[in-house]
Amino acid sequence: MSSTPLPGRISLSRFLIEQQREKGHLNADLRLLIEVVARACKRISIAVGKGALGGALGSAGTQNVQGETQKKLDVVSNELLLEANEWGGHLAALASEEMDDPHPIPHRYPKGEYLLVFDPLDGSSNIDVNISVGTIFSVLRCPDGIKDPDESSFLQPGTRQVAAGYAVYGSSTVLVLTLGDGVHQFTLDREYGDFPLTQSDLRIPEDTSEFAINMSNMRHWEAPMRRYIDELLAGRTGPRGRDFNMRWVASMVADVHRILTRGGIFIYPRDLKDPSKPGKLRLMYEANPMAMIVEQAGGAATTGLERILDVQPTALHQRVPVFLGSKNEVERVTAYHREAAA
Ligand SMILES: O=P(O)(O)OC[C@H]1O[C@](O)(COP(=O)(O)O)[C@@H](O)[C@@H]1O
Ligand SMILES: [Mg+2]
Ligand SMILES: [Mg+2]
Repeated sequence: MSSTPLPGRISLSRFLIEQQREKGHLNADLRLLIEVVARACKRISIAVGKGALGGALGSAGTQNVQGETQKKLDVVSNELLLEANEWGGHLAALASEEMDDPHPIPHRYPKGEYLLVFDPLDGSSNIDVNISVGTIFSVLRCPDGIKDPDESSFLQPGTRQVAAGYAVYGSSTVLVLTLGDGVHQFTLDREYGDFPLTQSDLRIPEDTSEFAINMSNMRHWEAPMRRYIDELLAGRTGPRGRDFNMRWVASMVADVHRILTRGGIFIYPRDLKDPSKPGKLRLMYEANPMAMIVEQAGGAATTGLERILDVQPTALHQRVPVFLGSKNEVERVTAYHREAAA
């Protein structure tokens, strides 16, 4: 891992105040927003950590707008983020994977200038089997003059994000954050209940020998995707001349965190299983925040054809193909797709 272990203990609050004071990267409202999201993640970490003791495992018996069965913890996490963020005065509206439409700030509370969009619990298929899950969030500015934001207010390209982050609820709980000036990692100290800074300026190595993809979809892949993976699987006997290893947690947060930590490429391509779907992962609250973090750490993130952060969103829950991680691998697989599309 290439980053800077830091002497002494700098809490998330102090880190944000210093970013505000010394670098002017954020104002008081954005600082409050991030602290409130971190506090909600701490509460989600506790709920997830209770496992069967908390009575929140299993299905909620309801479906979200994507037609997916919601897990109880999907709903609990969504509620925790809503409750924490509604009354602080830093937001104009919120949107979530688990809610069809944007959630307006109730009239009894003051409104702020930011929009928060999030995946309250990522990796839902892993909740009941005690594998790492997480929360992903993205922060945008509310367009000027908009008093009652609706879906169109959120449809801004990822380049407009002012902050992005994720929490992983694994053996430890970590929060990874970017304000557009590098990527920083905080680890939840369960004794003190705060998030001290544990790594700053995380960098993703440009080359890697590790890839992450759900191989069971292989027969549905398009030709450039097959070509790229066939070459990796051929290893030193093939055109790449070296061996590659595979990992797939099936929690995007955990797979991406591994890449932030030691490099790699994460892929969820478009496939022909359902040609009407341009991919599985959602642009606004999975691909965009992760793309901002990965790029800020020196990696790359594309749809196979274009930079994810340049995609003009057309719907709150739209899906995109995702290729992200170590720069040279992302550029290679993107070149294969562009060649095939030419
Ligand atoms: O089940 P598959 O096809 O491997 O897909 C796994 C992917 O789906 C996701 O679980 C989708 O996210 P949600 O759990 O938030 O719906 C990603 O975290 C993960 O990368
Ligand atoms: Mg998700
Ligand atoms: Mg989710």
